[in-house]
Amino acid sequence: MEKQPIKPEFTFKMFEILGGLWLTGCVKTAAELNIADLLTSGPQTISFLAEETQSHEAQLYRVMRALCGAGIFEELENKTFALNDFGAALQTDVPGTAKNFVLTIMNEHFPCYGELTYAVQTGKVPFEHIHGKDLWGFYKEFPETGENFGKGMTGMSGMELKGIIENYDFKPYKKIVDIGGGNGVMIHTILKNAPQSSGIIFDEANVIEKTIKMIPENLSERCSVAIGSFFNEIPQGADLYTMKWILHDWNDDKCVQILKNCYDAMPKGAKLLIIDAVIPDDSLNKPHIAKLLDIVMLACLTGKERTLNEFKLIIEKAGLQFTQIIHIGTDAKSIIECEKI
Ligand SMILES: C[S@@+](CC[C@H](N)C(=O)[O-])C[C@H]1O[C@@H](n2cnc3c(N)ncnc32)[C@H](O)[C@@H]1O
Repeated sequence: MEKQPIKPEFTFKMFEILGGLWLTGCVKTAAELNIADLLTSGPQTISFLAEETQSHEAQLYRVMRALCGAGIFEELENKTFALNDFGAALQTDVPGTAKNFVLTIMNEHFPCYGELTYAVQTGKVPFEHIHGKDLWGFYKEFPETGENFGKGMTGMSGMELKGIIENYDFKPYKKIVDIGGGNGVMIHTILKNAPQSSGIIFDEANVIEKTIKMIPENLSERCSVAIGSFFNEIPQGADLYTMKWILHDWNDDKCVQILKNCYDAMPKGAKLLIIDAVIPDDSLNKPHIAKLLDIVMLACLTGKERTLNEFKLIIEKAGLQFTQIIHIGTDAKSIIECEKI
């Protein structure tokens, strides 16, 4: 059979796709060398940046030029560089920073993206094949890497916290439990907007030891922590439960187990908000960020990104009632509201 001739522009398109990988390498270097932080006080020459980061000037210039070509930082006259909004997303310890998540993806996750064929042909998880343990076990064994992952989650929450607060009224709820709440940034934001509510951040011990230190002083009366596994028992008796970026980490059976434990903890009439990306059911051929985030799940975890119908199946299996989906102005997340009736 004759093969289809290749059009040169599509050879070039493939070349551009690979460019995404090369560019991501440059983003990692900018994150590791704290370039964004060095530019916060104003534009700097490449020789200043090279000196401050103990780098070779000519090599660093090539990385910076490639980044500026993608809109990350701005190149001015005489090899001088300035911070712009895109580059600012790599600053250290600023709400909404992508820096830590970049380092997560480009360090411990990175080799897994070269092993997707292993996932596809064995149905197993490349991360476990490469590192010899699952992601959560890895973070327990390497606490500094785990701490960076936690900061990564906190930073990336910047994509959606405003949309969550603006599109869901948390004020009527007295007690809110955030399941797998990580370092707590979502509960902090919710409690600031719902002054009569109290909140509990529930996660594993290695995470909570950092979380407890991060509770803002003005919330210390209303925000507390609880340690445990959502596969065992979830704190009981709240009128609202939330879980953001949790179910996509796990396969359907594990999700049903987590949701059944939610069901057991919830009083009748209590609500559960599943906050995850949702792939539109009719999105054939259309790009959606969740279709790419799904590749992180394929490479690193047993989970997957789901369509609304797929969410409804696991919700029903756990005995909960789907009530509504709320779009929050970004494809990165939607709120799926469920109720125990
Ligand atoms: C992808 S992160 C999301 C964190 C946070 N909800 C957010 O959106 O930024 C998943 C969280 O689940 C927690 N986790 C993993 N296994 C858990 C378990 N068995 N019980 C409770 N929490 C768990 C992790 O420690 C981590 O904080």
